[in-house]
Amino acid sequence: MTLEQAKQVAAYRAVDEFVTNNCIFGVGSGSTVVYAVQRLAERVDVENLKVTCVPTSFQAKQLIHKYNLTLGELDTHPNIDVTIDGADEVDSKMNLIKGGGGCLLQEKIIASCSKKLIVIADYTKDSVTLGDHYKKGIPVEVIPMAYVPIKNKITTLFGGDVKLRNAIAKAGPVVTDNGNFILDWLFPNNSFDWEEVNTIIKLIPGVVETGLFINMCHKAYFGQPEGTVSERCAL
Ligand SMILES: O=C[C@H](O)[C@H](O)[C@H](O)COP(=O)(O)O
Repeated sequence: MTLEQAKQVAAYRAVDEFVTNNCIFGVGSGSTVVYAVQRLAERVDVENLKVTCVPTSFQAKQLIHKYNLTLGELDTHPNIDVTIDGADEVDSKMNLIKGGGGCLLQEKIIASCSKKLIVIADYTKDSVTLGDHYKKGIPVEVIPMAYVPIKNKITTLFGGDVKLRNAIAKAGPVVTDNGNFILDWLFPNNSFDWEEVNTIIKLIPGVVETGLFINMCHKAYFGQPEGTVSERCAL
């Protein structure tokens, strides 16, 4: 089974277990979520479900349009029943690193408005501690004019290295859906109290949001190499 198939089985399982008629559904971002939207579209079609979809990114909005799903927004649907989203890493305490694809801010806002945040991922995202597998660091979305002082403050406070994320098909930095930059903090060890780290980084002026999702995830599904799906629930 390929990694893509592992993502797909996790996504299908989550949509089948958590999407119900008349629900308000938060649509996450990234490559795994594509399978969740495909499965949702199938179920809406076959079961005639009524589901309103609130996107977490421009990509998610495009997916909602592509599959002819009903688009909602926080102005009209501020209380979301369930959000299904991907993650770059999930630790044994259900802390997440998100934002590898640059979409963390709207994802965290939507997750904070959701009764349940469900993560879907392939088996490579399943870790004991953050940093075991994901080596690209913790994404931090920042106001562009402040990226240098924020970079310096994070390394002074916690060590490691901080890199401004560069775009691939564009010269210069990645610009998020919100017009901001992304810093990736390559933390020096994995013995941090992530809740404390998250709070301290968020208090640096110019930081908009971090990719640390602490105490937000209700359940995670990991597609396995042999085609099964393992689950982890929050305590
Ligand atoms: O910025 C991107 C999001 O946080 C994604 O949900 C995360 O990077 C996981 O993406 P993928 O499903 O492509 O591994």
